[in-house]
Amino acid sequence: MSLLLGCIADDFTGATDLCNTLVRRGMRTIQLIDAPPADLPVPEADAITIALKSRTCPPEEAVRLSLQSLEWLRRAGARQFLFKYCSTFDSTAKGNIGPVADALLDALGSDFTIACPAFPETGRTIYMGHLFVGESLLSDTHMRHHPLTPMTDSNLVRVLAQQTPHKTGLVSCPTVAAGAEAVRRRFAELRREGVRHAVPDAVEDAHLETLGEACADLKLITGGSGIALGLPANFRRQGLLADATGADALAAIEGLEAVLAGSCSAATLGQIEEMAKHRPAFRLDPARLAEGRGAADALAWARERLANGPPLIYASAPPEEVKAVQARLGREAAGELVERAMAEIARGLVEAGVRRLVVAGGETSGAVVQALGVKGLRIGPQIDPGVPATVSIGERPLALALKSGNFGARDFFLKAFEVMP
Ligand SMILES: Nc1ncnc2c1ncn2[C@@H]1O[C@H](COP(=O)(O)OP(=O)(O)O)[C@@H](O)[C@H]1O
Ligand SMILES: O=C(O)[C@@H](O)C(=O)COP(=O)(O)O
Repeated sequence: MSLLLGCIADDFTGATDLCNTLVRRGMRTIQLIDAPPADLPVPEADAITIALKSRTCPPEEAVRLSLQSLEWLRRAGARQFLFKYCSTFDSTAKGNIGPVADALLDALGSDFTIACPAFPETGRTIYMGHLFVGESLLSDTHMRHHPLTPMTDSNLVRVLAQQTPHKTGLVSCPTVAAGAEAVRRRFAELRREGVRHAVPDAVEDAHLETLGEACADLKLITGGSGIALGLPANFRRQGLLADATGADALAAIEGLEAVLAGSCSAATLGQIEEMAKHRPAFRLDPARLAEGRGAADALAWARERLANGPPLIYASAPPEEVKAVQARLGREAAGELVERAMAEIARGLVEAGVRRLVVAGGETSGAVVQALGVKGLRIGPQIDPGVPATVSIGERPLALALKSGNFGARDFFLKAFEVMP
């Protein structure tokens, strides 16, 4: 069967998260890194996600990359398109969610879409347009202090309105709970009012299934991985998708193991603390990196330990330390410095025989995967909600677990190696 769903994700771990949802719902899914060259042989799939690193770049660049990806997916035959961003709606003051969604709508000749980052399995719910993480409003969580995309407003209708010249509106919880037909009626009402981006409430998976059904005829859907829950059923209803089993099968990969963490999110800080109790851990100091040292030290340290099991190299630091570094170096510059170091270390680790690698952090994973020349990933079984095991496509395959900073249980890093093929 031919390609059904074409997805564009604004970061690498976000892309694997989305692919994880689709695979668990029986869609054979491939993740590609950046819009690939026309001649890249791509295995047959029901869904393809193109992973960009476009969450925090200038909006014009995010729009350019997203349109290029859309073009590739259209040529590959996709019938419907999904723009995936973070379940915590990570964006900068300039975008990039609004500008990219607008550009994709224009390119598809459409005038309406939804913006739904809800992912109840990981505690992200939307009520009356406000995004919650667990029991707290988004703006009361650690996301307030994110190194690149601090989120200080939980009202998504308002946040999105600042990123688009078009009208934004709400599909509230009672409407969603009333079912797909009620949602479609609300969509029609919003459209008549000139609304282009509707933020639907969703506090449980059943709401996402309803929304998926209501969006069957939308050319473009935008949101977190949760919004994909209801989409495979639409294709099945149309007789386009088989009840596939084994969508998550992966070939085994042998080799040395290592963990790299560049995320400063609360979940990752806990996972670092846990792994450091059991395995050697090396902390990268951004001040040393700024002096041109640090990455080589980390590599030399790791080479001596790899034979005895996975070591951990991390740059992650609590909010007050990150703030101090950013004050000295600048926010973007500090992030890039650490990402470049992680990329260099990842290359060195693979040269030293590492074939099984866990990476924590979306931007960090992007930098690492690009540095390793990975062109695409097959998606395997779930390690923890939102994070699947993957294997890179092409020569010299690597087993990779790309973890969103906020995801995973405390024991994620070592557990990942048990699930990776
Ligand atoms: N100690 C640190 N000081 C400043 N920035 C850091 C530090 N450690 C990591 N970073 C940067 O913080 C950013 C974290 O983003 P990311 O990797 O996407 O993690 P998450 O998935 O938690 O958002 C990266 O750009 C990373 O290079
Ligand atoms: O939707 C999510 O929460 C994740 O898929 C995601 O995009 C996380 O991004 P990072 O926290 O930057 O890894």
